[in-house]
Amino acid sequence: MELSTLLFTLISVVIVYIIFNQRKKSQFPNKCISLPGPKPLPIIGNLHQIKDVPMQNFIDRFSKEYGPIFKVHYGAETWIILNDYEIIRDLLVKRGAIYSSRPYNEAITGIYTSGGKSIGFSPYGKYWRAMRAVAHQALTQKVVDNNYRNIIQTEVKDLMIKLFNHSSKVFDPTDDMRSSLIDLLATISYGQKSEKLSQQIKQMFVGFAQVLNPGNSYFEMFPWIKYIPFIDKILYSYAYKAKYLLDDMSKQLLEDLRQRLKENDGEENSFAAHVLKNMNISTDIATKPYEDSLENDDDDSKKNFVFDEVDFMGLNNAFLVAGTGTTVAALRWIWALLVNHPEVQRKIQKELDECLQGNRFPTPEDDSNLPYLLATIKESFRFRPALNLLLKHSTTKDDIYRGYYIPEKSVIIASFKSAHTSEKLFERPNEFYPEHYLDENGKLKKYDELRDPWAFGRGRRMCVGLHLAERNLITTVGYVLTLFNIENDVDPITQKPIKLDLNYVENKFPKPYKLRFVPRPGVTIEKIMQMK
Ligand code: HEM
Repeated sequence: MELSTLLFTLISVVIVYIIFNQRKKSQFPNKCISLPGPKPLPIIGNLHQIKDVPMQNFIDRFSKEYGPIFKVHYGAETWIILNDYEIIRDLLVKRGAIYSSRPYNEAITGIYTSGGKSIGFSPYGKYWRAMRAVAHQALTQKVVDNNYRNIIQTEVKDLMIKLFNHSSKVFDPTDDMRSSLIDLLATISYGQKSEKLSQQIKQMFVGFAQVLNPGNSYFEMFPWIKYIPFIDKILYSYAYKAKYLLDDMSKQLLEDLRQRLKENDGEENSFAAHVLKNMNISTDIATKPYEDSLENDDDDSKKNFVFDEVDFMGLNNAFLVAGTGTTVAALRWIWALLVNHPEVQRKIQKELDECLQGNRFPTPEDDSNLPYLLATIKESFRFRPALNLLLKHSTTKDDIYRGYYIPEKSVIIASFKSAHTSEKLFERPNEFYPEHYLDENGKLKKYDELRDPWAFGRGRRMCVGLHLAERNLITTVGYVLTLFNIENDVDPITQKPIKLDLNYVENKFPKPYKLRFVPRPGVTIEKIMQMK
């Protein structure tokens, strides 16, 4: 391309950008003020200040200057940042009807989820409500504690055997935990597990992580590039590859499931089997839900909602994708906190021993006798959440909040760090202190919208797998501390424990991450096998 043509193109782009921006400003409603935020540069916005920086870092930095609600420009996309728990509650909970959608993203919505056919990434509307209702039915506390109890107990017990087989040596248990969770969630959602499936699922996670990475959001950062022919195939080849992988795996799983149900007369407790038996699954793939495919929102329409195969497998996959990394991350922090706090381990073990007498594992019915264990899990989420951020939300119509104009389709990024570190809400915000969640009689405090961990979100898009996640965590921590003491590596010279570095960097874990699971007195492999 000649220099003059290049210059002409660049100047035209800048002019169009300026006109477009002017038009947006002139659409501002009366008496509203624009959200504060760092001044954007033409075309790149604030990318030079925020790209490749951990989100919470730039949120903290800009919050000092612009306050707890401000905007930044991720290229052409405007992000509204909420860095205060009362603001998050006001918008995501009290104005949930406006703030519960998901932004359109080419990689996630357009390609990976075939136009938003996914519970986690569909826009707020009738399609999402129908998907959410099906997921909710499968994940209530009651269903988790009744239908999935055996699966959870079997998988967690298998994990105990793996931990025992490390013979008290130091190691990083992350891989064992991840494999165990994949088996658990695959059994719950698809009704099967295998080494091959586990490998496929791990590959699927790698693809999904790339799809989620905001750094790959080319069309959102620079919308005009989408007009370049075939550019999507080049820029988004990773998203297409991830989707093919997912489609292949899903088709095979669905075929296997249909075959099994034929062979065993429909006897199967998995979520997929339940849906397949009770709902109409169409082989015709419906059009994009991003435009909202359900005509009406009344009870009859909901009952007659036809799931197609893509919706169905998307829901199963969502359980795995949403449930594995998050639960592994939570467990990694729980072990790190417990290994550095043996006094907390001893208190939990005392409670477990009194309740179980050392000859069985805890069940959901024991919860009321294990308040310290439950409080410790909550406190881990508060003190060291893997992330301080929710998934991106977006608005379904214009809104005015505290005089600020928030247009329709704004991308909302909510960080709940201010809740977890609040001196107003917590006696010792900077300490790991499970007592934060116990009352004066040592009982678990009642749910409190502000003080309870925010890691599962709030409002209508709150994590639908919350009860399953909590049950997995309570069961895993309960089983581990019934059988093992978690110990640090020992310095060969001083013979002193090498404490893990608990300094908090978002989405990172203590490094090196090495622990030992030392069987408690009397614990043998035979005993583990026999225990129920
Ligand atoms: C410790 C474990 C977990 C954590 C910390 C966690 C956290 C979250 C968060 C923060 C969100 C987004 C909330 C928002 O956007 O406002 C979410 C959404 C979701 N989670 Fe979880 N989650 C966990 C486990 C699970 C499990 C086990 C499942 C399913 C089996 C699951 C299924 C989902 C789904 C389907 C959504 C999307 C909900 C929607 O958009 O309507 N999660 N989760």
